[in-house]
Amino acid sequence: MYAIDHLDIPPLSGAGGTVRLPGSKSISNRVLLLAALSVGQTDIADLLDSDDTRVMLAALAQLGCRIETETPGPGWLRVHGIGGELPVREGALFLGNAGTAMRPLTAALALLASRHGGKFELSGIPRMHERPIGDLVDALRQLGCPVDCLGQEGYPPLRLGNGAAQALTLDAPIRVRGDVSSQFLTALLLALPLVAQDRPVTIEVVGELISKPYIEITLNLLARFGVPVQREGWSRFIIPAGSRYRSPGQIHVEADASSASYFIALGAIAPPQPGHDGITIEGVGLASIQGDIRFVEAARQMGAEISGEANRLHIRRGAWPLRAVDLDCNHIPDAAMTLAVMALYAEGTTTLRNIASWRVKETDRIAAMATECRKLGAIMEEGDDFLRITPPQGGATAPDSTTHGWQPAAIHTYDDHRVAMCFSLAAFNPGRVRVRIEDPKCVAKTFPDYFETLFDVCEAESGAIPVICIDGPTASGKGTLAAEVARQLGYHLLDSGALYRATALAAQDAGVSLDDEPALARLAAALPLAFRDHRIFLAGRDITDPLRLESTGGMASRVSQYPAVRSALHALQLSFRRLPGLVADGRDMGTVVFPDAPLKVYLTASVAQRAQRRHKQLISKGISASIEDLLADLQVRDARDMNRSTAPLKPAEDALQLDNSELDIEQSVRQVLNWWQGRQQP
Ligand SMILES: Nc1ncnc2c1ncn2[C@@H]1O[C@H](COP(=O)(O)OP(=O)(O)O)[C@@H](O)[C@H]1O
Ligand SMILES: Nc1ccn([C@@H]2O[C@H](COP(=O)(O)OP(=O)(O)O)[C@@H](O)[C@H]2O)c(=O)n1
Repeated sequence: MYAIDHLDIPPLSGAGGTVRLPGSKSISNRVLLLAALSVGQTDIADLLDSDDTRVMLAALAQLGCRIETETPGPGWLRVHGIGGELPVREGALFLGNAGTAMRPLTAALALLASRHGGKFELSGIPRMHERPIGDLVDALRQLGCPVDCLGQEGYPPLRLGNGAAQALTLDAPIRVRGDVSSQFLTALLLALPLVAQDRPVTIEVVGELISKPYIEITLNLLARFGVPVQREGWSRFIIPAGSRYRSPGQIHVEADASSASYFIALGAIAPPQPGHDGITIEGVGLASIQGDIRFVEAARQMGAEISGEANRLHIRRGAWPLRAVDLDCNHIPDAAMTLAVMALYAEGTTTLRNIASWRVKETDRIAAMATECRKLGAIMEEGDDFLRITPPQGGATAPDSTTHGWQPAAIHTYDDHRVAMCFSLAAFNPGRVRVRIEDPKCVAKTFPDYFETLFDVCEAESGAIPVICIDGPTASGKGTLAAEVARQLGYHLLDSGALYRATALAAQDAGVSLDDEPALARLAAALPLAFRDHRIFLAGRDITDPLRLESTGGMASRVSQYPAVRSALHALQLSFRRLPGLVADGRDMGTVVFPDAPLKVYLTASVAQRAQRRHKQLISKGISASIEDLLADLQVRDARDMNRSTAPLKPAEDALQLDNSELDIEQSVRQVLNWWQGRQQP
């Protein structure tokens, strides 16, 4: 996950390959609640691991439900159901911004508290307290459940129950509005089987029900857990008498169809790559029970070529530019946001209709999409329940100087995962302008590794992937600075010295002399290196610690003099230049390996400072060393690095020099990040 302030996505040029997506949020949280309310234990596979499911898991654990992770195996979770009982009678549950936890838990706990005598307080982050829940509260009050709104009437935080058991009014149909959010109906459908033992319970929907596909998911899962609800059209639902949740034993969560929308759109937008035949999505397909799978039809209408099987989809670019559409999106409320970004690549104006529910989601999504698309240069018109998108001038075609209307933009994401995910697709803009995604970690709500998954299948021209080079003499702090700058930008890291060190260790292992240039070069050209969990392996052996030894550094310094070794490691170093960017530290990053890097820093510190730093570093690792020896060794290495014939250590002509003798680490990092900021497009 990119836990950074903003992520700059360079212009993307193509995409191809296979992605596996995380489990569906809607299915995950429903399955968790049903498993918790059931009799018996349920083993759940492929549950989504995200903010929303973590909120639900924590709440269920707080209510006394036992949950075992990685059981019965990796990727599984075992929930021991409380079987409609209430082992914990009181509690305050914090539910963050998870609507899929707030609504169903409100209904279930209101009923359980009334039945058994309990009292619960449910709250969330400030945005959650602005998301209406009054229609559900009204329905629960009709039933005789004590429900208090602790802030504004009709909004969380809520108090459910008053500690005493209540008689519930179950004979009359329970009326609930269906035209604001289908989550209220889902909440009642999930909760009412808990009190439908003696008689059937009827729910009547007032108003035209929106987001029907989500109700289909609910009904489908209720049936899996032993409660077959009968429905009359979309206005009456009857929960049979004698209902009791029973665990199905095992259940698989299918991949999230809303998350799939970004990769379907990717396949439709991105130029194909040699060696790849479009984008393949695993884990969700044409047999999905999720309503958002119908995004496939909308994407086809816009021009995508999509084929698929039960559990897999395959997408290729078809019509280009995409075709503008005029669509009622009520059946795909979440995925339809992705259409708004696809519309930026269409010929003509696209209208997305019947999307009023966007206004009460994680943020006011109609306003958010309009504001952010405008930043990119699109002409936007918004109404209470529609959005109209006219692409930036020049649209999907390569720009010429007169028709290029795309603007570089910093996309504000409103703590809304879907805004962040769908705007990443704007990075294919033909204007090749930069797209900055602010607060990219908000994707954690449903897809923590979204950007990593995206970058895995996307291509950019090598020159478009930014590299920051940090070269300088030994112990000047290059490694430390490079690692922190990379972390803060979300970039990859190349510690090129480690490759020379690994070559030296490989030579030692193979008994190759450090004077044998051809043999060393052969070793360097085929280094069996692997990087896993911040550790480095050479032919399967963990060399992370031996790599850092001073003696290894000394050997590396000798090995690195040989032109044949340097050229053998060249291609490997270039392969680190991957999306979204790279910070590379070494001696010749700016002069030889990445001469086109947009920022080169030459880092120095006085030799006395460097010797002292190295001394401190070694002592802190429990390795004894004398400053005098280190100083002498450092000077020998500096001389060897600076005077060798190939790629000698020297500042690149366009390098910025940073002497950090008097700067601490944080100040050095800030200086480099400021320089980087200054190199960005406006
Ligand atoms: N600006 C700085 N001020 C003080 N100490 C630093 C600074 N930069 C790095 N160090 C410390 O100096 C030591 C050597 O840094 P390192 O990054 O390993 O250098 P290099 O990669 O250039 O050999 C480390 O212990 C590091 O914490
Ligand atoms: N790009 C690079 C990186 C390292 N090297 C050599 O490899 C050795 C080990 O690199 P390093 O960066 O890990 O070493 P220190 O700076 O920590 O001593 C250095 O002494 C350099 O001689 C190089 O020649 N070119």
